[in-house]
Amino acid sequence: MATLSEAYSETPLRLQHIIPIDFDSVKELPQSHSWLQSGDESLRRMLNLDGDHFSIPAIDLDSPDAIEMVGHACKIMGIFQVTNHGIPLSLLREVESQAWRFFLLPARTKVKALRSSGGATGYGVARIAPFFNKFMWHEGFTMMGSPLEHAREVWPHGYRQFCEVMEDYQDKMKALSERVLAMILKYLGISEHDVDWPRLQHDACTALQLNSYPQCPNPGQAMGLAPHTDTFLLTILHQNDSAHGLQVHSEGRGWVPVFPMNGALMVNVGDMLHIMSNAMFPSCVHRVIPSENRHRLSVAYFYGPPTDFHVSPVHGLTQASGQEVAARFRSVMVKDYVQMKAKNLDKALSMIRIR
Ligand SMILES: C=C1C[C@]23C[C@H]1CC[C@H]2[C@@]12CCC[C@@](C)(C(=O)O1)[C@H]2[C@@H]3C(=O)O
Ligand SMILES: O=C(O)CCC(=O)C(=O)O
Ligand SMILES: [Fe+2]
Repeated sequence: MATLSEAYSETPLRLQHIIPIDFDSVKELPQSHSWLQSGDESLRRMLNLDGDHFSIPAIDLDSPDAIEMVGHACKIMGIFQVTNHGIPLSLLREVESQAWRFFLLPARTKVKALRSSGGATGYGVARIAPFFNKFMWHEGFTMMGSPLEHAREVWPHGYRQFCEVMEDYQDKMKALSERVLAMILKYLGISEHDVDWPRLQHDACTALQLNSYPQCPNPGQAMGLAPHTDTFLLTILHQNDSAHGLQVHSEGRGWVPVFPMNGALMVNVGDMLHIMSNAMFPSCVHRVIPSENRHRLSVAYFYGPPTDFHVSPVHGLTQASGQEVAARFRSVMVKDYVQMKAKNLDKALSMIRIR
């Protein structure tokens, strides 16, 4: 079976779409990073920084109503927060501190872990960069399993702790993803047998992404992470408590800021769950706006099915209550969808939509 990295190697990137700017050396926002066209105030207006924030429902995973609440939140916005998630606060702090340890290195050291042109792991700008004509105020570090190879390039002797923490975090995130996914399947009335649950868990495609958004000299004109939906089933996001910046797009309200709740984790629906739910769950569109006085850090874990798994609207849903409901997407293999997304970004979904 092909690995997730192999799926991405079909879409190699040019160096300019891998190497982040040296944030320490710039004192003003360069033109290349300014998303505001001269005379165009739209970005500023869109930012809605002082607008009212929308509170994303927080769900206690141990509560007896958790399944209903999770399902409802998936339907309404495709995003929710969870508490009593079982991830020790101490582990969240350790992941943060290892992430800081990496991002606070000088640019010349970080590039030692640079993602290769056809690679999927390591240091670099966001994979969606080639789709935009401006650069994002962002740098990331992507892992799929052990980060040993890249960590050793950066810290020939001090790599061990980074690896231990990141591996431990991925193990625990995998278990949490499976717990939440099992609740979602239950809500949808899908039996674990319908989706070959043991295989899904055994060969799941997963990735861990550390995101850094340094302090930005002109945040009103910059974009931390451009609007996107996540590709896989679920994303579990940890944000450091103090730094705002994540916004989700809501049909009625436009861009609404999402404030992190201490110790809670944010969960959002990705494209593949959108497909499996036959569009009952929106895959939430989100973006990040940088800040002038805070360096923001976030840690995103992506959970998806095996690369050779066929994603399609689940049978039970297209047959709801004895009535045929038309499937809105054709079946697509995970690795093909990953490649479609890498080549077409937000057009990928419409390529498999049937009505
Ligand atoms: C496993 C994944 C999921 C990826 C691609 C690959 C590694 C890094 C992930 C992100 C992280 C930053 C936003 C995003 C949109 C990006 O540019 O890189 C994500 C993308 C996706 O959800 O498609
Ligand atoms: O930094 C954030 O809050 C969001 C990160 C994100 O959307 C991603 O990694 O896909
Ligand atoms: Fe995302």
